[in-house]
Amino acid sequence: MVGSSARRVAAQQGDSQLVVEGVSKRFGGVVAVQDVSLEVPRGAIVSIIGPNGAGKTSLLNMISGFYKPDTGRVVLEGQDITQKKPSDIAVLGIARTFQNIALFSGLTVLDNLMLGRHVRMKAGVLSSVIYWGMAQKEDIAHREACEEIIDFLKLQDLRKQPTAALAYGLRKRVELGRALAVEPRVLLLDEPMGGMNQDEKEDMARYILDVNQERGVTVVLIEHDMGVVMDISDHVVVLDRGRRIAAGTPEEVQRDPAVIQAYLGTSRSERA
Ligand SMILES: Nc1ncnc2c1ncn2[C@@H]1O[C@H](COP(=O)(O)OP(=O)(O)OP(=O)(O)O)[C@@H](O)[C@H]1O
Repeated sequence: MVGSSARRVAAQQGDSQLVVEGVSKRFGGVVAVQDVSLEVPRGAIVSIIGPNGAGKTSLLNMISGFYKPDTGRVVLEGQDITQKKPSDIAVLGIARTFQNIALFSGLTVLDNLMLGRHVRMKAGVLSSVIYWGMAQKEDIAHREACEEIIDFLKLQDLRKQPTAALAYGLRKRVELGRALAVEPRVLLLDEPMGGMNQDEKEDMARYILDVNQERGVTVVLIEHDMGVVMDISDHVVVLDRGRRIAAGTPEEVQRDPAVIQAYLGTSRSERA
């Protein structure tokens, strides 16, 4: 399942689709992220790794607009999106999943995807009443788009099931589907394999590669499983205590003494 070197070279030669420039975020006395920069080439899979509390989720929250950085900026395809709302950023092409599954558990798989798509829907409640026919047509088109994603993720038999009834790994897959329903050009995944067993992890890694290769979506991924990170990433960025301590290919990062030290330090303090 190793990412092909041809794809890696193509990603490296491409332009930077997403640029994060010197972002910082402080919560009271805690500096969650300090002066972090990174560039995400179009078509790449970029992983953000680092020990617990390194600032990975805070960084993702700043890219997706959930946190406003204290310093720095976030640029998508040349457009400064730093101060934009999460829903506007979604419309501009960045979708995300959450570390803890954030589905509507009483709703079906299909309805969860339809809800994920609402940022793409033009017809509001009022216009739906006035232009009922138009809203109907739009609804059918959105439903078809969601059905296509359901087929892509092999969830056909579960489309009418409430998500609460699904196994954990399947709920994670539905969450991926809900993000895909936004039709993103950049997908942010916060620990998509967290809590999964090995088979579920392998399935999810395959879907992430398919999303990237078949649907042409750039992926930024937070993941703790080093095997997965090294297998599917074109580029890896390492954070420790809010700072970027290394960046490079998986091979480069694996050999980096600062990275080895950060992880050794963590396992020592966890043992203590
Ligand atoms: N909303 C918040 N309010 C206060 N402190 C926060 C908030 N969000 C994050 N932090 C703090 O910022 C630091 C970085 O947290 P963050 O969740 O970004 O790290 P992480 O690398 O994603 O960690 P993990 O791997 O454990 O998920 C931590 O000390 C955390 O407690």
